[in-house]
Amino acid sequence: MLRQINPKRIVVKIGTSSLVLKNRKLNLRAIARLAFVLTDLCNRGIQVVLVSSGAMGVGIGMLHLKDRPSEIPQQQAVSAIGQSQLIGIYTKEFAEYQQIVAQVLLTRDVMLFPESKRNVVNAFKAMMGQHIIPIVNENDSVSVDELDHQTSFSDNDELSAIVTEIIDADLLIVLSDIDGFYTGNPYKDPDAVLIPEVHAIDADILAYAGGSSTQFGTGGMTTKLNAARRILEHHRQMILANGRDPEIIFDILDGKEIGTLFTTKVMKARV
Ligand SMILES: Nc1ncnc2c1ncn2[C@@H]1O[C@H](COP(=O)(O)OP(=O)(O)O)[C@@H](O)[C@H]1O
Ligand SMILES: N[C@@H](CCC(=O)OP(=O)(O)O)C(=O)O
Repeated sequence: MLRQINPKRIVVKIGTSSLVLKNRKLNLRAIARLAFVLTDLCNRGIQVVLVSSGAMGVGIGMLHLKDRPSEIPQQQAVSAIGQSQLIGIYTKEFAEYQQIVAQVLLTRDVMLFPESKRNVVNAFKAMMGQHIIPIVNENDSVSVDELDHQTSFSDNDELSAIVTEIIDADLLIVLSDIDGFYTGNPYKDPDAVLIPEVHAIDADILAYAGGSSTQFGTGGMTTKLNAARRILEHHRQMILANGRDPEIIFDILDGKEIGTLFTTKVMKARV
């Protein structure tokens, strides 16, 4: 059975676990494939926004650090270093296909002030209208929560759901290091089975979600479910799938039953 997925505008979120190898080097193959796939979608008239994590992971690799630094200013510095490296590689890979990309770094306070939010939305529209692919990340080097000023998103899963909402996209594709949402963390529970479709984020679903098993992933499934809840509240769709080979996006858009689909709609089969 094929899913009915016909989006005009999509957000693709890729996590650190799909961009940085276990040895802390860049997963260049994933970035190159992503550039190819997203450019092809753009060429076919689908508007695309990429939300990419990885600044911290790439920065850690570049500086040959063992781990994420514990001090906030150091984390901010590492992230700033990694982000510029990451966007440089994206720019080069997309240029292979004459695809222009643009860097958008956001903080939560921008979303809280209606005028700032309007300006961001206008910027996204201007870019997408010119077939430019915005590459979004949190502005890690400035977003630190203070007592009366909340500037950080909980993570990029939440950020990608917010971007989906404000640019009025139909579909959010979350690429991670796992095939979808399971009845438990498959790295810890060998009996966990994949759930192909979720219609509501209820207590049973929440109970299945665990944290990240990788060194640089931040939220694990809990933050992905928070993102899914936001997506369902606004009657949009989210698919969680494995980002090992970003060409999986073609299969997703062809309606193949891949990963976990979060939707309030009851899917009808396409013949
Ligand atoms: N119920 C579950 N289903 C699938 N994965 C789960 C589940 N609970 C916890 N996880 C963990 O969540 C991880 C993905 O989240 P994370 O490491 O934050 O990835 P990313 O960097 O892509 O955001 C998986 O690798 C897995 O270890
Ligand atoms: N802004 C951070 C992303 C944090 C985050 O949410 O990471 P992930 O769980 O890998 O999507 C970075 O670029 O390192």
